[in-house]
Amino acid sequence: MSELDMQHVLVVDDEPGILQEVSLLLSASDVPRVVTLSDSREVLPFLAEKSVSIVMLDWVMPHVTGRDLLERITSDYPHIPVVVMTAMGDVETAVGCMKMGAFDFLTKPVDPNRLVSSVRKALQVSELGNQNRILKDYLLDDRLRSPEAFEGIVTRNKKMRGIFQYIEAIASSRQPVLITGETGVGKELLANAVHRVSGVSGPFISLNAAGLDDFMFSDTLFGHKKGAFTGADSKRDGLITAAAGGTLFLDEIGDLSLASQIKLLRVLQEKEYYRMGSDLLLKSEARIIAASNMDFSALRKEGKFRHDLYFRLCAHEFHVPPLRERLEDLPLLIEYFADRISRQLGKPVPSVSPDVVSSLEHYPFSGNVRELYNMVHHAVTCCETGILGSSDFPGLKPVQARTPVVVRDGNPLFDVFGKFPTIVQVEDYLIEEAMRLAHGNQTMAAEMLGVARPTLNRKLKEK
Ligand SMILES: Nc1ncnc2c1ncn2[C@@H]1O[C@H](COP(=O)(O)OP(=O)(O)OP(=O)(O)O)[C@@H](O)[C@H]1O
Repeated sequence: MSELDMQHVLVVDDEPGILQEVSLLLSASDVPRVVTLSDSREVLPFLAEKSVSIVMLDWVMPHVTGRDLLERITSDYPHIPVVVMTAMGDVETAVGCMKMGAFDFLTKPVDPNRLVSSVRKALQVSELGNQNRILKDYLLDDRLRSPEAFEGIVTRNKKMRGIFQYIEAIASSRQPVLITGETGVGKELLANAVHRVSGVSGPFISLNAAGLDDFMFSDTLFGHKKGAFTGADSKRDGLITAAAGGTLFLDEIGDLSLASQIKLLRVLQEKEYYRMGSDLLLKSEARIIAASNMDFSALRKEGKFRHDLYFRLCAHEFHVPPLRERLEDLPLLIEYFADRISRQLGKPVPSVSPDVVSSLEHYPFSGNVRELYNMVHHAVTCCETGILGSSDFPGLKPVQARTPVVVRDGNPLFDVFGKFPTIVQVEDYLIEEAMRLAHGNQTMAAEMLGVARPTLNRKLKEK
């Protein structure tokens, strides 16, 4: 179970009757892991030991008062929202609590609806705050916790590294993820990384919504009951059943019909669905990742995509940059694909002539990495000389390489950079490697690089 999922809702009151009432009410409203404490002296040790998402605090208590605890919590645990409960319904106490940093103020006897809605809001704020903190930590130290989840995604681009870190930051959340970007940029590959990082036990199931009418979409996603329609000779489970406990990846979501959008919205809101022809309500626990190469603000303005569905889907969202905006990835990808393809074809791995890279740098790549893969596949298949040159890439206008044509010739620099690197590229690489080997410890990395720590720190910020 993830770190965020393990967080407790702590209710503190010296009256056992109130503790029981609040605890029952919250449990009945699906608020998980409610812990109660009747002795206010145990609150700070509990906070020091356990992970707490929100605290519900009685104001008037023996030993340590609600006021004292509120002061300590807002100063030592500013990320934990505190909801104060008190019988003194006076305006002054309420204003005082809020000024001291309380998240909300409830008067006793507490109205059940008001209590549950306050706790839900506080939980949302707490989860957002948690994710922001995790994200900030990641952005500050540029380390990956699960590098193995990103194996097979070749990149040296800063924005792509940022996406890796974002994916790790949202790993513990079960909220939907929306991935946008042009066709072939690697959205499905990254969706798979989200799945792997999240460590869920179920499978990664992919459904491409392009060209599916509402009937086909519903049948594929939800399945059908025997006899639901002509030809439905037996019951069939949909992909949502197959994705139980795992991830459901919905590709080309921008193509979804309005009727299908309503059904998907229900799955996201209620986590419930019906098989076609059946009135048996089924539950879905699959995490949903959606992807599209369309512009959602345009689709929404034109009335082709529901606002409510969009807002449900984009609880977490990232945009994958097109290949032409991360040209530093070109040589690495060409080498990676050339290597993979030549092994598949049983051919010796060719070198890549720098003029190929220079020419490809001017190519528009409307099909992005997928298009590059196809071009390299063709080139490797046709190549007879052991060196991939511009002539192996039909349709590519040769651009004279600014660097002299250097054949790989066992030079290790080519293994790393795919071409003769610039000074900036070597520096970036050295810094990245030092940080990786030093496990993100800047002092150690600076020592390895032979520079002062502030110099390394400045360079990391400039990157
Ligand atoms: N950074 C990368 N490293 C290695 N392979 C990549 C990378 N990005 C994409 N690919 C490969 O390019 C192909 C296209 O990637 P993918 O299917 O993930 O793109 P997509 O954005 O989901 O495309 P579409 O919008 O058409 O569904 C796949 O074969 C994938 O393995």
